Amino acid sequence: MSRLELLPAVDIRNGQAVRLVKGASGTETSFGEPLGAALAWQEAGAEWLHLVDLDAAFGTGDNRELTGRIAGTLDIKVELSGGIRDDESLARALATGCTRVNLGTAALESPEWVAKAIAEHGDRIAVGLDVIGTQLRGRGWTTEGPDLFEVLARLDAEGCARYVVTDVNRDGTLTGPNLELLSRVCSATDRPVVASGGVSSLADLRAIATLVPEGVEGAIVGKALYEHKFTLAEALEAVSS
Ligand SMILES: O=C(O)c1ccccc1N[C@@H]1O[C@H](COP(=O)(O)O)[C@@H](O)[C@H]1O
Repeated sequence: MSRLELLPAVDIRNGQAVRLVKGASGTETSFGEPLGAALAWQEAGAEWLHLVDLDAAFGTGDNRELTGRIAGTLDIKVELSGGIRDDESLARALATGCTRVNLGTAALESPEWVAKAIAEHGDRIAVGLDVIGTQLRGRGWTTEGPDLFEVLARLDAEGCARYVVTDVNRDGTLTGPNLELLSRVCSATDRPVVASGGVSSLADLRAIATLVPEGVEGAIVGKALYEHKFTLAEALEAVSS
């Protein structure tokens, strides 16, 4: 059986590595300089980095120069998110050398463009399904989209390779992952799912790992690492068997 992949997160706002609560603008806690944070996760043994340009996601500017520098500097795999919504932003994101990009808002607002991106770039494209209940959210999680399962069926038919599923109400809250949601998504698709939101403990990671046979491939870990609930080494060990 495959082991659960772990993706430490570096989310950038105004040039700083931050964590938000439920994705709400204004709830930022700063954790310093993003390249240093990313390199620290790499040195601690991370195989992946989940890298988010929050300003681009919120439409309050961008940190593209910085995300490009981080993706270009790291040796590990990078999943790049935030504000990738058109040909120019997609080309620029892919050119950073990141392993894959994660499209959010575009999957709600520009379905034809996303279908074209999937057709052209295959598994370098993941779609972020960011939800409250089962309703998708876009534009920094401030706008409402359609039902998750409706969009999932469409994206599956278009050949989407992978989904990153975030329970917005758990994100940055350290209240545990939404295992029921993850299970429901895995039942609705045969594509791999990356879990996001709520991880607070090694027990949470072990619980997500029980869903690997159902299709959960990885878990994004943010606040729990930054607030030293456990170390990355402990997390990697917890999901190693
Ligand atoms: O990760 C967050 O905390 C977050 C908070 C608020 C909005 C977005 C957030 N994250 C990532 O942004 C992309 C969506 O960006 P876009 O809609 O494509 O511009 C999403 O995949 C999340 O990973």
